[in-house]
Amino acid sequence: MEIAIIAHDGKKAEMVQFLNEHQAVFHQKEITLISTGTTGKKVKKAGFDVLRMLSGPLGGDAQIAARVAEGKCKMVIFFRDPLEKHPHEPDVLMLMRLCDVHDVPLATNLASAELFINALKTS
Ligand SMILES: O=C(CO)COP(=O)(O)O
Repeated sequence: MEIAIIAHDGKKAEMVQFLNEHQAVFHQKEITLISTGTTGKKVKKAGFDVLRMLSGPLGGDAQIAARVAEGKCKMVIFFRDPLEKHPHEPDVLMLMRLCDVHDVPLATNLASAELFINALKTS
């Protein structure tokens, strides 16, 4: 199962902590992680295999959106920072819209990410 992990800059530390707390789930071999560029660097540094796309502002969210549309990416965990402005907000909106179009689970904060992971543990 391909899962996208994305974090805005203000949320990257929270994202790494989340990954570390759920290592057992994310190290399962049936789970493939994909990330936007800078998030992916942090994911890798934390010890996880990850397929890195471009950085978010350069099109990484759009690349992940395309994988959602193609049916490759089956879950998106996006630690969004609602208190910052992002030049690529249209790409972010496209990603979220395509998750809704294709009925792909999308978590946009830590509480919902935790619920998703708990659901993965029981499935
Ligand atoms: O901007 C992002 C998501 O919209 C994240 O991009 P980076 O992982 O490259 O920082």
